[in-house]
Order: sequence, then structure tokens, then C-alpha cells
Amino acid sequence: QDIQVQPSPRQVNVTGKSMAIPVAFRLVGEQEANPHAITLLKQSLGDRLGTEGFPLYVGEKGGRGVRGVKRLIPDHPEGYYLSITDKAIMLAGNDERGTYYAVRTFMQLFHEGHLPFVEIQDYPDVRFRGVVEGFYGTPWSHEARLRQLRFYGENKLNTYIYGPKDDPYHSSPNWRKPYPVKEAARLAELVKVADENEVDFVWAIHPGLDIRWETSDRDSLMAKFEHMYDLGVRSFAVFFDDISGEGAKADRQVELLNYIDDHFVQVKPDVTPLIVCPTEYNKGWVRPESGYLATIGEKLNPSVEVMWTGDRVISEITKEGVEWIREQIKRPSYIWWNFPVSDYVRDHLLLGEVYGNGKDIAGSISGFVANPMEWAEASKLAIYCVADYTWNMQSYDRFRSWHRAIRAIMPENVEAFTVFARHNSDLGENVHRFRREESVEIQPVAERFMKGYREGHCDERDFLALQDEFERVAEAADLLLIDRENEALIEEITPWLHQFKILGDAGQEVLAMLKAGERGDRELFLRKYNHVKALRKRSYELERQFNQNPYQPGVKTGTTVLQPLVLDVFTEATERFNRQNGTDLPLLADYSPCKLTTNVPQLESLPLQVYPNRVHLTPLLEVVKWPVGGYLQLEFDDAYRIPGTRLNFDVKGDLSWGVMEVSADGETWQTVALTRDTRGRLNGKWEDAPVKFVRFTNTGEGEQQVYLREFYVVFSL
Ligand SMILES: CCCC(=O)N[C@H]1/C(=N/OC(=O)Nc2ccccc2)O[C@H](CO)[C@@H](O)[C@@H]1O
Repeated sequence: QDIQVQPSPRQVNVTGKSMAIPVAFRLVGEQEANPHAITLLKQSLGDRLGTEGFPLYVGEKGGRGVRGVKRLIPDHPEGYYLSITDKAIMLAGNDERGTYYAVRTFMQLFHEGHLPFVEIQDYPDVRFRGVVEGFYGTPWSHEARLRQLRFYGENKLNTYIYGPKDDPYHSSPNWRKPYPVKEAARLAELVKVADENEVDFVWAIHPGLDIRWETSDRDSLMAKFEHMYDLGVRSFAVFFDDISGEGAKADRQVELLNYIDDHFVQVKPDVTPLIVCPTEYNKGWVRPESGYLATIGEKLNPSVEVMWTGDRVISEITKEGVEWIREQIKRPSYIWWNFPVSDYVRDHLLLGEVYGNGKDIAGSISGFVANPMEWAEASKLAIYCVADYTWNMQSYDRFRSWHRAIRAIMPENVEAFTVFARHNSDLGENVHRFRREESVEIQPVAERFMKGYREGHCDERDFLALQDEFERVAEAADLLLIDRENEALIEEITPWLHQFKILGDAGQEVLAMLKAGERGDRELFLRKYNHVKALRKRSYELERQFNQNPYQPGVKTGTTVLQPLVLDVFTEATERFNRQNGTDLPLLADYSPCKLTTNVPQLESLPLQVYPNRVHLTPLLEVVKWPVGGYLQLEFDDAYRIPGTRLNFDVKGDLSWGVMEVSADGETWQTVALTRDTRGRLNGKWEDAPVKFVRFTNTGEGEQQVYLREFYVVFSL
């Protein structure tokens, strides 16, 4: 039978024969082999493992137990040789981690009471593989992290970078302070579990927001690293991302990094290479005149790893792209891949396939870590695929990997979770313009059906296919809501499961509406119409109740194909019904009372969060460059009073360069007086004649750099 091993091994020779699993194994090499590998073996073989029985040799190259196969072991870091014959089992690592991986592979070969006769030579394409917890939003819980580390051990991922933006001891203001006792103990436990799973726990520090380039801060940072070393940390990173001003100077950063490298990393016997996240970390931001990357390339110690997100913050990693950056920084780049991170589209789950990255980039990168969603368990789908991709790029198959990930994560509900994941993978419109495929199989059916329906005919085959898909959607939601095999995952995705159920029901009902309309069955049509209205109201309320973060509150599902299809069928069927019956049933079009226009590039595709009486601009995590004359304008569908408006640009200085104005006709404008509150936010209101427009303009002398933390307008008739 074909060997199913995750990640896909490099070289597998099967003979087609197999043997029944021996009732007892004689373990040879226990004293010398990697203790974590031995522990794993004992856990999986239990009392079958002893001093009598079928010979099982374990160990690293050079160890007595595996001396006979020395030249068969791949000479690559973490490589291993595994063989099962009718004489013996051999698990031989090129190094300690290789032995551990040999055991991990061995454990996957047990199949229905048999072990296949097989010879495997295997090693990873990418040196450092794993996850960077580097997203904005609620950091993962301690338990979630422990589960992650065990998951990485199972999938041969060897790196977990701890860098949650919202941990005050990782970033400002407390990066200089040691962790309090409780947090320190938890970190120490994470390091221990990481070691057991052969994962490097990389502790990152993010001093950039308030670091001073003096010895006092350098010493603070060194002291903090010593503190983390005492907790067991042996891998370190310094993040200089998402900062501006003093902290962004290349030569200062390099001076500090080289100092750390020379006086800490190279001095300690067992610390892995230092990793830095540069301020210019993607090609879109490189300003050649700044010479930032050139400074990094020429002056930063060659042993320091430099992170890179690709051509843009969120982008697919291409061979051309990694070869370009390699030239600039004079070393392979250490990829920080911003997927499946969703902190800029927080109402979406990203459960789709991992695709778009080159299979020919291994030679130019030293590492590849994925930045995940704040939903740890849901992120495992993509992480599993990244493990497969980074271990063996050439043989990576995006669909096979994704399907095996689903089977690994939800073995009891593969079909249901596949349906759910299939329709929860695109991001929707977003500030980074990064999109993913969604509902791929049903999309052409939906498009063809809708086109035909609009032209006056309803293709029966497509109709049934769509009905079947919506039934599967509703079924999947209910099956997953009662699933108990992975409660942590179900807890994370429950809001989306409720929304998915509503979508499944609404899909079936709008198709029933269509049929009733075709048959002229008014009574049934109205029943279905009212049911769909009720479902949409429930969906709306769900959006207000769950996942209320300040950026993209709410719960979106099936946004690329299924939701638009429901809306299209509903609208078309209702318009026809109104025409045929002279009625005026309202349509549910996702109307919005307000639209945004701007000439500030970074604000162009900014989604609005519209509530019954408030409209929010989606805050931006990044620095926004606001040119002179740059304006941001909200146009309402009606004239409203503005009982309140608030903006927070998080700038230290005054905001005299900006002016807020309102207008009833878009021609004549009146200024709105703004007052600053204790938290530096600017508040205003307009209670004179109702207006249709609100705008904010940079009428100052020069470009401004602001953080769009908050901008909302309260409106009422
Ligand atoms: C080496 C990568 C650093 C990075 O990606 N930083 C953040 C990040 N930064 O993205 C930006 O757009 N940052 C930015 C943009 C303009 C100006 C300053 C920062 O994006 C991710 C997705 O939102 C976040 O999860 C990351 O924490």
C-alpha cells in the first residue's frame, strides 16, 4: 500500500511486503540516542518495548546501534534513515533531531496491525520551519500554545517564535522588565514542552517603539535575554517591524544586533542563530535611497537571520522575490509568511489551501514561518500544509495536503469540516488586497445557474446541485456544532458555524422561493420570503453578538460565492414576484447608508463597519502617510444630524494640520470644531442643519504620518 507519511518523505522505497507488528521489540541504542526520541518510542510502543524481541536500532550517526547504516544516513541537518526489514528496524538520525523525526515517521507506518518493509531516506528542504505567533489581537492561551507545540512535533516543524504584539513584556512598555513569576513559569513550561517536541522556542523582543540607542537600553535588552535564557530559552529574535522614527535607523539596529550576536549568541554554547525582523521587511516598502537593506547586507553579522514577508506585507513567496532579497541582504532570507493571519480581516476564517508559493525557493531561504490567526486550532489546517510544503517542496500537492490536514484535525467529521473549510477561505475585500480561492467547486455552477435564471430559464441540474450544496452546508454546521473530538476547535469556530447554518437554510429557502415563484404559488412564496427575512435578521444579530473586535467585528462566512448567490436569487425572485403580483416586497440588498471616498492611497479600499446609527472606518494597524490635501470623505444616502464624531490618529503632536467639515450638498462646507479628550482623541458634533457629507482634510504644510486607530461618525435622522 502507498505509505502515508506527513510530511511527505523525500525518498521512499517500498518492497510491497509487510509483517505483522512484532509482539515485542528489543530496543538497541537507548543510552546514546536522543532521549526525546526514546521517550516517544516508549509512549507509542508501550510495554512491547523491552530487552527481548524483534531488534529495533535507534540512534544518531556514529552511535553503536546504527553503525552499520552510517553511509545511508542523509548528510543534512535533521536528516534520517529508516528501514524496516524482516531482520530488524533501523531508526538512524544524522543528528538528534533526525533521530526524533525517524521515530515520528516510524509511528505513522503502523497500519492495520502491520508494518511495511520500507527504506526511507529523508531530510527537510528548509532549515527553520514553523510558526511565528506575531499577529495583532488576543494572544493564544497557554493551553493553546502547548497544543501547538505538540502539533509541531507531530508534523516535523522545528520553530515556534513567540512574538504576540499584545504581550507588554515582549513589546513596549515592559520589554525591559522580567516576566512576573506566573508568566515566567508558563514560559518555562512552554520551553520544556517545545524541547520534548524538538521545537526551538524562539523568544522575540519588540523594543522598537521606544528604544533609545544608548548603552542603558542595550544593557536592558541583554539583561532581558539573560532572564529568558535562565527560563530555558535558547533561541532569540529582535523585531523591528511596524515602527517609524528613531527605532527604524538601520545602522543603529545593526550595531545593537551585532552586539547581541557577539556578546550573547556567540558566547553561549547552545543558542541558535539570532533572528531579526527588519523595519523594511517587504519589497513594497524598500526605499533604495534609505540604504536600509544595504546596511543590513553589508554590516549585519552573517550569522544573523533576516526575516522577509515577500514582495508585499501579505504576499506569495516567489523564486524571483527571494533571489532579489538574497542579493540585498547578502544571505538567504528567513520568510515570515503572513498567512493564515487574519488580524486585518477578523470577521473571516482562513481555512483554505496553502498555495501560491514557489516550489523552487528552498535554495534561497533559511527559514519559513507562518503567522497564524488568533484562532489557534483553526490555524492548524494551514500550519499542517506549511509543514508539508517546507519539508518537501517538490512533492507538495496543495489539495492532497489540505485534505490530509482535515483528516488529521477532524478525523470523525472529515466530510463536514471539508464543506465548512471549502466555504470559509477567502478574506473578502481588504486593505492588503490579498485574496484566496473559495467555494471553487460550486462557483461555476452558481454562476451558470444565475446567468440562466436571469435570462428566464432555470437549469434543473444546476438547481439540484445548488440545493444539494446548501443542504450539505446546513448539515455540516449541525454535525460540527455537536462534535466533541476537538472541542477547542469547535469553541473557536462556533460563531461561524451558526452563521454557516443560517447560510445553508437561507440557500435552501431562496431556491424554494424561486420554485414557488415559477409555479405562481403566492402563499408558499410569501412563507419562504418571510423565512429568509427572518434568517437574514438572525444573521445580522449574530454579527452584532460575536467577535466584537474594534477592527472587523462580526462573523462572515461564504462571502465570495454562496452569500452573493443567496442575495442574487432572493432579489431576482422577489423582483419577479413584485412584477407579477403588483406587490412591493422590499429587497434585502445589503444597502449601506454611507460610502467612503478618499485620495489617501492607504485608505482607498478601507472597508466601513456600518451599524444602524454609526459608521466606523476600519482601523489600520499600520502607519498611514497622509499627504497635503489628502482627504477622507463619508457620503450618506440621506441628510442626517451628526450627534457625535470621533477620531484618534495616535499622534503626539497637535492636529492643527487637519480640519473636519460637513456639507449638505458637497459644495459648501462648514468646519466642525473638534475638542481633544484626555486620551488624545478628537471629538466633534454637528447639530445644525442635517448634512450628507463629512470629511477630514490635511490642510497643513506637509505629509503627516498617523495611526488610524479610530474614526467613527454617529448619525441620526
Ligand atoms: C516581518 C513581518 C512583520 C509583520 O508582518 N508585522 C505585522 C504586519 N504588518 O503589516 C503592516 O501592514 N504593517 C505596516 C504597514 C504600513 C506601515 C507600517 C506597518 O502585518 C501582519 C498582518 O496584519 C501582522 O500580523 C504583523 O504583526
